[in-house]
Amino acid sequence: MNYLLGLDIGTSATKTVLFNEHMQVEATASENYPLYQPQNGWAEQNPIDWYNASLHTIQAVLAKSKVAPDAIKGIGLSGQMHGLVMLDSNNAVIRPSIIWCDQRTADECKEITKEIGAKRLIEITANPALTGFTASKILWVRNHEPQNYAKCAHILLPKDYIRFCMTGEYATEVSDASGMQLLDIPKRCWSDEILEKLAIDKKLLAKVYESPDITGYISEKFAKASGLSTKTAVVGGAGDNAAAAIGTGIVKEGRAFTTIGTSGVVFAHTDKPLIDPKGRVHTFCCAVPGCWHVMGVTLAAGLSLKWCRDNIATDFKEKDKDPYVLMNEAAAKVPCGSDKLIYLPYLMGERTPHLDPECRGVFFGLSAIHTKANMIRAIMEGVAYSLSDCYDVLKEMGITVNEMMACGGGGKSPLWRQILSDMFACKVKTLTAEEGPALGVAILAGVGTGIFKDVVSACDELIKVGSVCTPIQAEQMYYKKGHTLYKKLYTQLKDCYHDLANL
Ligand SMILES: Nc1ncnc2c1ncn2[C@@H]1O[C@H](COP(=O)(O)OP(=O)(O)O)[C@@H](O)[C@H]1O
Ligand SMILES: O=C(CO)[C@@H](O)[C@H](O)COP(=O)(O)O
Repeated sequence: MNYLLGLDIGTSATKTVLFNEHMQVEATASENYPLYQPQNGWAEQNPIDWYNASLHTIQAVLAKSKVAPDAIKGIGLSGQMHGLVMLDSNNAVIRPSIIWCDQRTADECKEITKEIGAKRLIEITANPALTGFTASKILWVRNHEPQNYAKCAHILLPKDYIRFCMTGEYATEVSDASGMQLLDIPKRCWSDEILEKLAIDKKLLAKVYESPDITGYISEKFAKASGLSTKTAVVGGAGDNAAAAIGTGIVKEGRAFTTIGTSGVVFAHTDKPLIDPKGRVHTFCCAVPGCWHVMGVTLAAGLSLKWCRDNIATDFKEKDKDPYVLMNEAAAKVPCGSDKLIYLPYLMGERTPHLDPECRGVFFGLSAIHTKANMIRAIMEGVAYSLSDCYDVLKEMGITVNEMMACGGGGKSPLWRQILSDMFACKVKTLTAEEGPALGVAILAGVGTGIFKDVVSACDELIKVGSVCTPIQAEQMYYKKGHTLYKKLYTQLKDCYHDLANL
């Protein structure tokens, strides 16, 4: 029997899953790590934490499964997108990674737009300059930490840093490279024009592959540390959302999924690089060679519930029970609409649809009758309203679907899935497998190593639907009205957010 390994280097944890060639799970392991917020709106992580979590979880799945390392034919890497990892000429990490939800680079975004021109930037990178993307983070380090920039010999994305540690290769692939804002999205290669205009040396960047391509093999050094075999190939893999698309079978036009991880995403597959002229959603290369995707991103989706768990619902504790399960139980007892409490999930500013690094979270309508349970349900509803904003932009672009797959940590919640189904007014489905991105990149590893013929046929054969939520009409009507008020709140508060940022 052949085996395939998928690693997902997420924001909250690294999740590693060993599959057999029928994509049945043999063993899983995960390890959490911290998110550092040195200032309001800043977000950093330590790449060494990602490395340690990757190493430990690989060791754990090998020990649990007792699978012979040589039988693992391929490894796929998935990871949080956009994070900047800088290495010096000795391959040492220069500074903590500035990650996807960091908002410090508004000035650098203006600089990028000025150098390249707003229209040309969208023509090449399919997106306007955004604080979340890697290019503005590179410029921020150059502008604010010239001593660190001078030392920089290699620029890598989070999962590609782990690839470097595993194989010694400086490599990336089109889906994750799309989020750097240095890639020519229609042509699927680095843009010399952008690099020249921003004065970024191409030598700093990794080689770009398609997602199923083999990028290298496990090095002697990493084989010794992890117990893996040097015969095991590592394929390109994908950014976490493109990986989740493969893992949920979103590989053809007309299919879409939503995920609630630390961020929240609504993602639709496209055969062409379809662009929102207002830049509210991202157009990136997807992990199916020759195809693209469009996605809207809400920055603090699962992060909002985690913030609530750590700061408000601190007493939701019971022996051997996950606090999130207790929070779900409490929220399920609160009626639809949370007794007129509305939450805006802008803890880290917002991308879709506002592209506003200054906005922040709000509980609106707080009353003396409200309890922590109301606040938990309002958070779930607020995140779902924000995901509905993402879906509305896709609809404006002509993308409609009859059903949506759900995944990510928040997708495990039947209540959250029902709320999404009521707001999207379509069926929301889960899969029998919960592994989303890890499954997606393990499938890519199967394609790259010749176990599967191609990505689309492998997904058609391997992805199986689990449970289905159908919209409840009364709740659908309520949320339609609620969404109008939710949208009005941002419009009314926009100037106040700016005043708050400048206080
Ligand atoms: N049972 C649950 N119910 C609702 N939300 C959950 C549950 N378990 C986890 N979550 C949410 O999922 C998030 C983590 O999702 P995950 O996909 O693992 O994130 P990441 O890929 O960013 O590491 C947590 O922040 C939490 O908000
Ligand atoms: O910034 C984006 C996509 O553009 C995020 O989706 C990150 O890729 C982080 O993902 P999670 O850790 O929430 O899965």
